[in-house]
Amino acid sequence: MDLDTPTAPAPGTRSGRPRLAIVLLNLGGPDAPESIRPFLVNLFTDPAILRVPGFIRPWLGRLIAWRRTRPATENYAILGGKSPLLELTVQQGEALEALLNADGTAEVKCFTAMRYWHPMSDETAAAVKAWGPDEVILLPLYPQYSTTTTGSSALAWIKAAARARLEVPTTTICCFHSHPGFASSTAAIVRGAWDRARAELDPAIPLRVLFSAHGLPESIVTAGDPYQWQVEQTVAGVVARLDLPGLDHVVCFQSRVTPQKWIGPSTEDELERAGHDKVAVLVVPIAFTSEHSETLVELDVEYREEAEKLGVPGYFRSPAQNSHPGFIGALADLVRHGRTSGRTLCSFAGPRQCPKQHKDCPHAALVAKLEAMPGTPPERTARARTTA
Ligand SMILES: C=CC1=C(C)c2cc3[nH]c(cc4nc(cc5[nH]c(cc1n2)c(C)c5CCC(=O)O)C(CCC(=O)O)=C4C)c(C)c3C=C
Ligand SMILES: [Fe+2]
Ligand SMILES: [Fe+2]
Repeated sequence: MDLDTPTAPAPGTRSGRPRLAIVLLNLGGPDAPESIRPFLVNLFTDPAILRVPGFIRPWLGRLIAWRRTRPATENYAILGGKSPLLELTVQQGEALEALLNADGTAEVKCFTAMRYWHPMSDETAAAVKAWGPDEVILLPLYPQYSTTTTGSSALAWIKAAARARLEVPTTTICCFHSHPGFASSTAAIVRGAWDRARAELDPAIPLRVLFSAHGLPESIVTAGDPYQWQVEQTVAGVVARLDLPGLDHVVCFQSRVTPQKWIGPSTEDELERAGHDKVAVLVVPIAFTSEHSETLVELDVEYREEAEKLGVPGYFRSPAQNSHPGFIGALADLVRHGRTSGRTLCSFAGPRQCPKQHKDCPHAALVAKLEAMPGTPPERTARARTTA
């Protein structure tokens, strides 16, 4: 055997490059009609979603889930009784893995950790541990940070990783609301939809863009959740790249599922206004990066019917990002940035992005934790404040 000639590692052995596990964080959805109820129970008993005292939550959460089961079952029936979310997330992971492996700087494998249905964090943490990574990146598929989505998923992951004794340096990407690659790829998708809509529509009819994001109870935003502010940042970034001067557009919020007051204006109110103004609408889902029940049913079926009833003279919908190459490129860029940042928590641009009134920004929690540590020198917290 020639000892001077390097040999390729045998299949199944280490490549010599560090192993990087990317954990895609997503919401999850039922995989069969019988999983709709337990999926909803998981969702409504999450303390990040149902903010009532702990002793009431299991009861109230189950009651709300029970009441929601029928409408949710009707919605998922239109999609064949299940959510397409896992399949689409796995496709995004495969595309991202291929792109990053081509860099040659790490051996990359993507995993999926869903918050409310399988594969959930415990299963995924065990799989990640079995693979033996040197580094982990947590990458949410939510562009905007909310305590109810990325915050809840990251917390579930931290607990599951501890249970699995997965002790590997981990970087969490908290948000990418205004990442230039994300904004440009979204603008390219929206521009395509705009051009198709304009080609179909009578030139005399004006077209308004409704950027429709998943809503949140107003109390969660008032408490400090940065989501609404981040949604507005995304819309500004996308509009700036659309190259449509004077574009008539609005940010609105869909999918209200509880009786509390939710942030507005609601997408339904905006449809009513469009009917009144006699303008056609292009609805753009802006807070979630794959197709799911709320785009395929709520937007494509329910709101379309509503728009017709309200006399809206045209109804069009822009697709979600899914595995659009520009979007996957943006995800790859976020991972590269996270790896070299040396941070455990990292926004798309490194330091904290949210103005300080949004105190549920996870970077604020990091500073609070440092401040609470006995004997932390004041200059350390001051530094964390500026760089967190
Ligand atoms: C109080 C309830 C809810 C809050 C707050 C909430 C926040 C939130 N959700 C998403 C994205 C998705 N939610 C999805 C489904 C879904 N969400 C809720 C409730 C709240 N969401 C329910 C009850 C459901 C189940 C479906 C239904 O009953 O209609 C999904 C879809 C999953 C799928 O179809 O596969 C997504 C995506 C965001 C971005 C968000 C806050 C920022
Ligand atoms: Fe939701
Ligand atoms: Fe933030």
